[in-house]
Amino acid sequence: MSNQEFETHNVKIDKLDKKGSGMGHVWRDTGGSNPKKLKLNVPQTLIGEEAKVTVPNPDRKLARVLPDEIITQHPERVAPPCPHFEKCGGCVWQHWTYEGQLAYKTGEVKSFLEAEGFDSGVVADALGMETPWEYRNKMEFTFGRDGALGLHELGNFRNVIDLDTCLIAGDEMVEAMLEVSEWAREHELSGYDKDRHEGLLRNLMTRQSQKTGELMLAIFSTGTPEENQAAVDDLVSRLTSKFGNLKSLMWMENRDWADMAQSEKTHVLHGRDYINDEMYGYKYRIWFDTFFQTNPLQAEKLVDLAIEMAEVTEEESMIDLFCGVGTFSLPFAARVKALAGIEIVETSIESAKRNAEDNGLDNTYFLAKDARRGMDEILETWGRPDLLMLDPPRSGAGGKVMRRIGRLGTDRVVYVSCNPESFADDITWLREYGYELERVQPVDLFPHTVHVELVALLRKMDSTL
Ligand SMILES: C[S@@+](CC[C@H](N)C(=O)[O-])C[C@H]1O[C@@H](n2cnc3c(N)ncnc32)[C@H](O)[C@@H]1O
Repeated sequence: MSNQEFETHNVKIDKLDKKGSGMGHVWRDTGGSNPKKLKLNVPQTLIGEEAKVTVPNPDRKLARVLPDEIITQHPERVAPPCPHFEKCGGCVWQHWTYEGQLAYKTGEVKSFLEAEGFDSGVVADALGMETPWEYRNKMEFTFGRDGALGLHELGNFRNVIDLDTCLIAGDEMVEAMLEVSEWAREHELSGYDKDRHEGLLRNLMTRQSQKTGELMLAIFSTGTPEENQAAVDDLVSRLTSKFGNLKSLMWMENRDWADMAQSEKTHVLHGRDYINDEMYGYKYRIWFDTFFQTNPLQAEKLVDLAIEMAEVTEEESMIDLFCGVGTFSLPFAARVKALAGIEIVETSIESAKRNAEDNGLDNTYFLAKDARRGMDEILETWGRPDLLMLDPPRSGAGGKVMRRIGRLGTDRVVYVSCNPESFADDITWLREYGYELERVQPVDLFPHTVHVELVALLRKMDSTL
């Protein structure tokens, strides 16, 4: 069974880890008096399955290996439709029925709440997509040192998978990616090598509005367009002739060591530096670095639910905490007397102000401040608002912000979350201020991945007595 460097085991998967990989363990007979426990992390498996795995250097506590074979299959296992599934780190659950994924996500939300002592009976089944494909309006592809263009390999961030399709990205964005890939190859342009900080092309960002069709392509490079003029001219000509929706084509200079799609100097090669998008009937301008919901169809469901749970009236005032560019602020502003949006990133606040103006809303007040300081300022100038909604980053709002919300004491708090664990932790702080969790609706914005979003309503019970 074993040799010096490799061992083959059959492992039973008993749970999934935070990244969606199967977890199990085996007891290894190493010839001593006690067998040794080896934990196994096996991507692309499901709970209850038995998988055959080959483990290199097995004398350790934990190993991560892909299965050689699935011996006992889960009834919800399906053939993954994407040809890149086995290697690509993009979608980890394509081998699982969509219904199975949704039920698991609902269960995750319930168990995080139960762990904090909440009644999980208030959690509804996760709302999925009718067609859980081609849902993303933004993709960031990476150029590999070998000239590949695609996404990072599962478990090996240094390798880039040369994609010829991507089933969760919009069709035209994939076509554009393939065209750019061909262009780079034809001109023999080098891909960036992170370790040596060498090579020309780093990333390709694609953004496309599902409402207006407007397409943005941004190439991040260590060089200038002038240094590569012939190739750049060819790029503009082939992309503009092929993609009538292309409204923004940019060349971004990025020589930073940090592995991020950022720009030191932006060159607009065609069109403008932003695209027009729409969500929930409101217009938005999107720059390359604007945070905007990446699954707009499902994000509209989040907005719908938040509005439904909030039950606001035209006489009420509210705070939209962590408001970003105003995805929730704009639809809410049209339904209340006044809305204050608080957000730490100044450029997002500038966008939020412009978005409100572009949509003819004049009852908004946007503040570029840290959440807690922003709430203090609003309280001083406005007094207590009637409603507070928050949509914090994955890490959650944290105890200090949640206690400030508790002291603010609005009748209702609507919490939009992209992480059920930090959500459950955050809302425990509201208990001592008399809030009860009334409703939780999970929504699937990222099919075939582990992520789940939710909208929840908390009501202050002692104020309604
Ligand atoms: C999940 S996003 C939500 C954005 C917005 N609600 C939307 O749907 O477009 C979280 C936002 O919180 C902002 N943020 C992060 N930390 C913050 C803080 N300490 N105070 C205020 N805003 C913060 C981020 O910049 C980001 O825009």
